[in-house]
Amino acid sequence: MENIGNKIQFDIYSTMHSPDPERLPVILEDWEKLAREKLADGPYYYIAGGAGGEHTMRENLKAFTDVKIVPRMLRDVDKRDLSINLFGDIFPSPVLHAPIGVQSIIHKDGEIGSALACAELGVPYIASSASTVPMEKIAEAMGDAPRWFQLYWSRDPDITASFLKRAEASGYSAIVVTLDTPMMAWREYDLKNVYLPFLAGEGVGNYFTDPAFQAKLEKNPQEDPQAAIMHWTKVFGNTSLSWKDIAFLREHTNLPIILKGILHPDDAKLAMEQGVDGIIVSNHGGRQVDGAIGALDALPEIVDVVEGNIPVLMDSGIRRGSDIIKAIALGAEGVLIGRPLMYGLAVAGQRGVKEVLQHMLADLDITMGLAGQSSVSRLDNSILRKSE
Ligand SMILES: Cc1cc2nc3c(=O)[nH]c(=O)nc-3n(C[C@H](O)[C@H](O)[C@H](O)COP(=O)(O)O)c2cc1C
Ligand SMILES: CCCCCCC(=O)C(=O)O
Repeated sequence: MENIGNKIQFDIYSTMHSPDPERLPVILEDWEKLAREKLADGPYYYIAGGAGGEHTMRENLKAFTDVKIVPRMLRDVDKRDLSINLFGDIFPSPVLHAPIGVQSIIHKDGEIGSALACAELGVPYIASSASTVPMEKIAEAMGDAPRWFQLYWSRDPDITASFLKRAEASGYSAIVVTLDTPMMAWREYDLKNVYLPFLAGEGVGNYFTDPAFQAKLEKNPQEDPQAAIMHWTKVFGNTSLSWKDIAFLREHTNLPIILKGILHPDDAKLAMEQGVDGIIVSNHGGRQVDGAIGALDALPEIVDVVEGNIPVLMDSGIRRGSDIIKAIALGAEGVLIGRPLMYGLAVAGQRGVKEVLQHMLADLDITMGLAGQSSVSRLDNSILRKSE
């Protein structure tokens, strides 16, 4: 992905004399505005909304604004390298597609559209347990393109074991275990709109096709979808888990295990004690604990306790290339992009996701060069200042 920024910038300017009538937005906020125009209240607020009073959602963005980049000059940035190495795989950039469930509520392309956009760019796609399309179908569409599977750890251990087995069998190369959502948070917009897509049979594709899930039903989900949905509400999450249970995951998969939703340095230590392979610093985009610390604010202390022993990734609030630089310079090895890609999907399906990703990578490449940095893997906090 050498100098992707200059190429994309040139492609855009070169349309000066032949404007594209199908032109999509460049300004990130315009994607969200267009998504708002296209979507009904239920699906729009499901994506855009957060928990409680959305304090943490705002805090995520503020945390990035409070950190400033101090550019360096005359450092030969002619060739820039955005690539990273994670768990032995080289990826073209430090960007991954965050796990996002129920994408069918915003565009018919849904998860397959997002996964294909990622495949076109070599961006790893993290398929959610709460996808409408089952993991095998996403894998089939992606061919050899990089993909990880995100596990929602079910109350039924047979389902959890089955998901891990299916993910491994269909070519996912890592398991992201999301710890911050053992149950749905207090999401005021969804409650106001009386909108929970799972109850309408969206986002349950992995469960309805799962042999362990089906085994506990009297009729198969096609015959009696309501009974299957009711069963899903009982088994989806597991509020009784504790750190010792990580051993269960290790027994059921040989893939790298990455814990998502870590915000406290003591939890990062516990994760390492349990022998996990990586962690993702995240507050789920402010969708779970309102009042939680901004994810970028949590990152440095976690990086300190991890001491480079396992990779630390982060998400929650990444909106532009400069945000990626800040997260990496503070010690993240990669970042996950969430809502911006969903606005792209809502507006223009697969093409929208691809375009949002391309613009973000172009912005990253150009901003890095202008800041005097030629390699993502050599970014460090010497180029940052925190404003009080
Ligand atoms: C509509 C929506 C659905 C999500 N679904 C999942 C999911 O299924 N699994 C998961 O681990 N995280 C899920 N997340 C959280 C994202 O993976 C990520 O942590 C979050 O979007 C980051 O915040 P940001 O989008 O504001 O940057 C979801 C987020 C959104 C917006
Ligand atoms: C019952 C909770 C399901 C949540 C699955 C999707 C998700 O993670 C989200 O943030 O929304």
